[in-house]
Amino acid sequence: MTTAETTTTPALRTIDLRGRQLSWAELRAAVPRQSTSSLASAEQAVEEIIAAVRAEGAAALRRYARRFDGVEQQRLRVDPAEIRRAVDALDPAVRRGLQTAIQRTRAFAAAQRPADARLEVAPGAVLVQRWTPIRRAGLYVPGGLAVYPSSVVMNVVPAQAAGVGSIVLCSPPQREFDGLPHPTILAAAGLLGVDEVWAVGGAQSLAAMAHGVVDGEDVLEPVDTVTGPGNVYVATAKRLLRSVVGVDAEAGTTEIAVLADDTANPAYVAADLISQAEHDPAAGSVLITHSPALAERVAAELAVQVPRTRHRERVATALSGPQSGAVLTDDLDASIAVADAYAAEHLEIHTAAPQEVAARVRNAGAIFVGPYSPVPLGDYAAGSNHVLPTGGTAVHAQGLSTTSFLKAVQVVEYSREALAEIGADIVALADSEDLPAHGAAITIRTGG
Ligand SMILES: NC(=O)c1ccc[n+]([C@@H]2O[C@H](COP(=O)([O-])OP(=O)(O)OC[C@H]3O[C@@H](n4cnc5c(N)ncnc54)[C@H](O)[C@@H]3O)[C@@H](O)[C@H]2O)c1
Ligand SMILES: N[C@H](CO)Cc1c[nH]c[nH+]1
Ligand SMILES: [Zn+2]
Repeated sequence: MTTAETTTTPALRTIDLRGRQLSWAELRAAVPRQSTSSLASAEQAVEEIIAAVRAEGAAALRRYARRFDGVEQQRLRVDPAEIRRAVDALDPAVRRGLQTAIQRTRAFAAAQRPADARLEVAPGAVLVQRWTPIRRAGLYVPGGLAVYPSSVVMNVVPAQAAGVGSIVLCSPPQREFDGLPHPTILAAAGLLGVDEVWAVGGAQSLAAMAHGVVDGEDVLEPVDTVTGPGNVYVATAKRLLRSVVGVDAEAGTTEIAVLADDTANPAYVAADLISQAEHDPAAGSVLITHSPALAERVAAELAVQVPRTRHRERVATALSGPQSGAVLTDDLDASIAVADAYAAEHLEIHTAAPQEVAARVRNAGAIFVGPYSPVPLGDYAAGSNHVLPTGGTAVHAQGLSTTSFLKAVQVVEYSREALAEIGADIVALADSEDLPAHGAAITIRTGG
């Protein structure tokens, strides 16, 4: 066997849960995950980066661009003329693809806008929940191992659908493009009418957007929320900046879980596992099945398909890491329980009656139902959003949507009569908390 064959022969390790009755906590611990030591070392690095950006501002951004992106930067903010140039130079097929993605994502984003709620809870007692857009949003678009114009669409479209008035976009400077973000990223921003783009990447860009930065005449005003996907450094920065700025979800290193039975097409399953593994050597690809025969057929397909794929070394690393594996279960119910515990960023369902299975799943960033809904469809142009929670956070978090850029304000208006009608109840509750001044603020209006 040659070295090349060794490095690209994938080995999905088997996690055999058959015959084991595991509690929820045990299941959460048994599913494949990123190693905790790699997450801890990223956290340490990101803490230092955030502190440096706060202390040194633009000088720290330039230093990190030199260190991580190999770029010596002049201006950090992209001249709007560069954005217009990128739109003009856009390849027609890519332009068409972006326009399709924008159109479908925009249609679904508009459908996601929630209605205000109004209730007269008693005569003269009016409650309103009013949705308002966030003032200014900072959007991250990755550009390291790969570049992500599609993430421009996924960030900007829901922000615009929510009515966000001020948008700034950050993406890593690219050495081969004179320290600008990738031209297709600039073009996607231009197609969407975004003109504030900064060539800043990684954790440092999140810190810059959260705290603000002055670079000569250019000022990056602080934002009220940051959103967007990225690698472990980006996701860690979002977690650490949560007390300073709003964040969507930890949309970190990509994961896919495929829940399959013996009706699944193993070639499709293998292709989909590989498709997400090509993002990052730390990406997670997980097969969940109660069919050992299917697991074997998928392994055989991986052995054929991985050596043929362009990023085979990255893929093979991802597939053989602790974050990937084939989980064997006793039956379909157990597979669904594993999928819920894993809480995948993307969950594909390849079973008989996949809609019924999908309806029973509680935890996933997005669910892809049946053999003709592979994850790459959602990555680009299904109309759904590809910025999705990772690392098991889908038990409480959700993908980016229009509501990520909205917040609800509750508005209360009672008449004098409505206040008097409920006054004694409030005074009793205030007294029970030994906060009599609260009660007094009622009785000064209503007497009694
Ligand atoms: N969950 C989601 O919604 C989603 C969507 C798309 C992509 N992704 C993920 O986004 C990631 C994109 O990663 P990428 O690397 O291509 O681009 P990226 O823009 O996320 O990361 C590149 C940046 O990482 C920083 N960096 C690199 N090495 C570093 C180090 N040692 N210490 C500190 N910072 C460092 C640099 O600033 C660099 O500019 C992938 O992991 C992919 O799986 C996730
Ligand atoms: N699969 C990624 C989300 O984890 C999104 C993406 C963009 N481009 C290709 N894929
Ligand atoms: Zn993808």
